[in-house]
Amino acid sequence: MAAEMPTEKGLNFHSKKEILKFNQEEQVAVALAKYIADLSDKFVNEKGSFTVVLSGGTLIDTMRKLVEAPYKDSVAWSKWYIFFLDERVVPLDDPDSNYKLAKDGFLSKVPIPREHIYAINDSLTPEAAADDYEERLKQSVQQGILRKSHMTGFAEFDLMLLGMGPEGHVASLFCWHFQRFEKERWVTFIKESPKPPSERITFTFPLINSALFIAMVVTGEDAADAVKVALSRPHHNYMPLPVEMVSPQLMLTWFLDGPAAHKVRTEC
Ligand SMILES: O=C(O)[C@H](O)[C@@H](O)[C@H](O)[C@H](O)COP(=O)(O)O
Repeated sequence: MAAEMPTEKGLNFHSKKEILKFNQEEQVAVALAKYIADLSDKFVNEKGSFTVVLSGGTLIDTMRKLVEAPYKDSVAWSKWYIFFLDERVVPLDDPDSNYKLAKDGFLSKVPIPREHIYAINDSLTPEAAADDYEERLKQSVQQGILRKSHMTGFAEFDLMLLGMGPEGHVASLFCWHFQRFEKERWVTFIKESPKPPSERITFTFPLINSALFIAMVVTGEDAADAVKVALSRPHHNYMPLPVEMVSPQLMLTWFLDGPAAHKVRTEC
């Protein structure tokens, strides 16, 4: 199913979309682990590395099967590079840090080289942390760790793993905040995030949509209304929810459990 998207810069792909619905969250976790491991194999075989972007929230827990057999020993972890889609501007050992969440639930359990993990500089202000992270992404392009997309001019990540808030936000791009309309920057900041903590940095939509594959991993009843809007209404002239602006270069795959998907018509 092709998603018709607005034609603004960075939002103009007609990416393919697939919607995978499972009754139980446990089944989402099983399918997500296989999906990630298969993409890792594909990219490592094709180009010798796999660049992955993580979100915060429940995503890390939903990735739990990836650190179990058979993947723990079969995935080429040494070829992985990890980036953060958004990050709370707090110390890296703070309970609110997405880095800490990812480290405790995932990164500490697999042998990804430490120098392949791009945490934010937690000693900076939000403005400076966003500048710093953007600069490090651009350096990674120069070093050949990330490719620059010929299509977009932005870094081209292999896989981004996204969650969605109950009102349809992704990353730290919220409905009534201007950051969602950023067209030039790769990384920006927000100081009044409606979801605490208030100070964050975040990838912008042009950078998000420069990814080759995006998995939208949404579980739980709280998300059901936004999932229904995102997957049921046609894309016309209206103000989309942030989640509706997600359109990677190749494929958007929704992973939904029963409670998150129950308001979506079955033919979607
Ligand atoms: O740091 C963050 O807050 C996130 O990156 C954010 O965008 C998250 O992915 C969604 O809010 C979904 O969170 P849940 O999975 O907890 O609902």
